Amino acid sequence: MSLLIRGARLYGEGEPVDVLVADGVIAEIGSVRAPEDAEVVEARGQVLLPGFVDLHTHLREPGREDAETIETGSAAAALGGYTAVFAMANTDPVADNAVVVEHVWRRGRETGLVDVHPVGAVTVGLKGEKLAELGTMAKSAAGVRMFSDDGHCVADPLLMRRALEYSTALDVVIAQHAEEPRLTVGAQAHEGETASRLGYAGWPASAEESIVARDCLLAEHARARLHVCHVSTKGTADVLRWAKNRQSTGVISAEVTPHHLLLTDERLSTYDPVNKVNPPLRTASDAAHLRAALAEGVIDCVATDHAPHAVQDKDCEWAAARPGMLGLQTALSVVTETMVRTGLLDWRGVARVMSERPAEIAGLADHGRPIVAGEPANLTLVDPDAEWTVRGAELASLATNTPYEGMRLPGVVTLTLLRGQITAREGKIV
Ligand SMILES: NC(=O)N[C@@H](CC(=O)O)C(=O)O
Ligand SMILES: [Zn+2]
Ligand SMILES: [Zn+2]
Repeated sequence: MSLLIRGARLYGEGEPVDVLVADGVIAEIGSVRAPEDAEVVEARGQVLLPGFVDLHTHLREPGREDAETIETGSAAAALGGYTAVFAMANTDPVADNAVVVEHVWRRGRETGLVDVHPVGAVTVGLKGEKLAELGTMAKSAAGVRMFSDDGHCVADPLLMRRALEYSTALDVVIAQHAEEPRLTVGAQAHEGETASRLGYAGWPASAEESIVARDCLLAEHARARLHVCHVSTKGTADVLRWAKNRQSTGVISAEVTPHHLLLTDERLSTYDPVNKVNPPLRTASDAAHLRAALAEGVIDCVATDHAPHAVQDKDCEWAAARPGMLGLQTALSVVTETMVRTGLLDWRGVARVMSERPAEIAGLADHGRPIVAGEPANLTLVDPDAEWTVRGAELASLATNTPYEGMRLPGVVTLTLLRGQITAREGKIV
């Protein structure tokens, strides 16, 4: 079985070419005559990119299968152009041992729509008290490469230091949810004008920035690999720029979410908890600086922080609502809107921030690869000119908590291939 993608522009550059895929790899690129048995996809000049890699996804299985499952989350990922996702450890039970990470990994394989890589917890039960068995998870069948207590900060500096030191021997990454808990007690929104006006307790930028600065120094001294989750402030970008300039590159990496690139705390005046997220939506100035930092490479990549929540956890008063928003199916469009339409990134830049860098950070050998013959056919075809209107109820996720409801966004994923197999086509799972 082979597949011919006819007339695609690789990275949106140059003249359209044909890409023949056979046996899971890219067999030939150029002017290709379709083999007899080949399925043909007419790309009509659309943009062909390496399949996207999401370093930060919440799939909610095990424990909250009413909000999302590995199957529904995988479908959302494939429809969003992803070929690999990293499933965060804040499930119930927590993914802090080999049994749970192997379960998630196996369920991902059975579903087969996207490579699901479990993230292991840094501390037992995400409690921030004692280190989880990182080595056992790393050596399990799931081969865990990234550890995070996401949802919680590893706030104790001694514990964080130990985790970083331990991680070097395992050659894994520690991904930190940077939030100094003493500075965010009761916090509901970005500390600033909007929070004051609405009467919400503030989540100050310094709660993020102080942890990032601390962790960069801890990582540097431990010669460890630190990944900073969901960077949300200008100050954090400045700290990262400083830290990256001090030392050999590649030790510290960082991600920004699509929502922190596009949305601001001005949206909070509706009191709709769909806009509640951790870290909170910040100011327009923060968003502008985050876009610039992503274009510059100070922030390495885009990660969705896809956070599905059941209706009863979102459709309630602000303070009681869980933080988090859907992201997998809207990420490419938000990046197109904020980074491509603004001229900050070209499509090669999109390939870098959504596929190549995240694959490198996590050490994935078969994703984020160049589009050349012989490479695994993990590919995403994007119609850069098409637009669509987001409807939460039409997304593949079980939950519907998208902040983009009713928004018209550019950039449509028309085809996703995982090792040469079509996983999504024209908005449908295959
Ligand atoms: N981002 C969020 O607001 N929520 C995440 C946890 C997290 O990423 O910190 C969740 O698990 O729902
Ligand atoms: Zn987080
Ligand atoms: Zn998260």
